[in-house]
Amino acid sequence: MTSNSRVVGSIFILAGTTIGAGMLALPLTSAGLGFGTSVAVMLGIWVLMAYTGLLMLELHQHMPLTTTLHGLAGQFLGWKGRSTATLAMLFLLYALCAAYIAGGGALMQEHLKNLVPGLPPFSGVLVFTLVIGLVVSLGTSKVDMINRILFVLKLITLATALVMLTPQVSSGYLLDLPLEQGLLVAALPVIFTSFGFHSCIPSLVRYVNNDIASLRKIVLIGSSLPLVIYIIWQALSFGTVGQDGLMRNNDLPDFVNSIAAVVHSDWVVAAISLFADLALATSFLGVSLGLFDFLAEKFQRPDNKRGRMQTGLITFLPPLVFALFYPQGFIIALGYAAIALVIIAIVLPVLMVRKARIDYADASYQVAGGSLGLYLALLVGALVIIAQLMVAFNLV
Ligand SMILES: N[C@@H](Cc1ccccc1)C(=O)O
Repeated sequence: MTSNSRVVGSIFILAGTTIGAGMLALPLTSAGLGFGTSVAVMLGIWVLMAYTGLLMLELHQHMPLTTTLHGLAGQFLGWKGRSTATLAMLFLLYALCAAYIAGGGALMQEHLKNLVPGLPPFSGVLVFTLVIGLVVSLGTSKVDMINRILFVLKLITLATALVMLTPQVSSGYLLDLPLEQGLLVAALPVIFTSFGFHSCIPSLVRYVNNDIASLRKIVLIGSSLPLVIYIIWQALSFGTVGQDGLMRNNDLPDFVNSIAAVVHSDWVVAAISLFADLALATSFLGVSLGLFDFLAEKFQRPDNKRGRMQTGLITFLPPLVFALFYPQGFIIALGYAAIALVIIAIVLPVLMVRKARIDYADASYQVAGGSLGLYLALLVGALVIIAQLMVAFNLV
């Protein structure tokens, strides 16, 4: 039996991985959908992501404890699967880092502007990347320590913001209907990314000793927490700023400012702006640490000062260059992350499970839904990719 505290800890790790920059992007991208439709889409995506999370558990039951995603793909799908998993993971991590730097840089710029007027527009992006880059290059134990403190602060500011915003909600705003159907296409990839957590499953499998009953609980509860928080968050954003107000926001600082314009309370604004900073910082720390270790291993950079500096450069330079060229690239990069996430969280697990159900026909755990479930998941994955390509080629 696995100890209860590890299960609880794992639920928070999973929820913490999920709740990040994607949440901040939700009110921005789904504004045109209206509250009701956006919640319906979120429910559907949550079911899909919890289902594929369970599929990954089904796969891990056949494998040794320390198996990674590439290990799984190599075992069930051969070298092609293995390299697809590696490439998709690399793309996902770089895209997420690019989003965090663009979003975090924009917020940092707002803070810096108030302190030192007249700074060049790229200062925020540079300062934000430098601070996080330095922490990550110091090593995992430092990141773990700082991340824990920031994570607790993130929860406190989120709770504060939620409680203080509630009285400001006008329920009429929540009944707004979608402005145009095409807006669903634009919102789908970002909503999808915001429910992603699958990269943390292999570590959790190891942490609770591959105990399937605990792992099912972790995936189901850990993914429901973000769902509940996202629904409250959407209700508060739509309810205070309104659909029209949200539609006018182009980036994160706009969003924070538009809440500030409605609520007239310095405390609420401070809590929300601090929450946004922390959500970006904790996501960025977690994801860039993953990318850092991944690259250090791939390029076999040694764990000394020189080696870590080289790894730091290949980790942070590409997303930094992206953010400098696309200062408003927060939403764009989250959309591209969706393409890689479809591969990691849907396509690979479905293909592997199809193989595993033949190879291990008498397995003790099999996710409900049969082949129909697998095909439906693939179908939605295809829709997410098509939606993102339409966004990329300006077809919506
Ligand atoms: N859901 C995370 C992004 C993410 C996707 C996939 C894996 C890990 C993290 C966010 O909103 O920021």
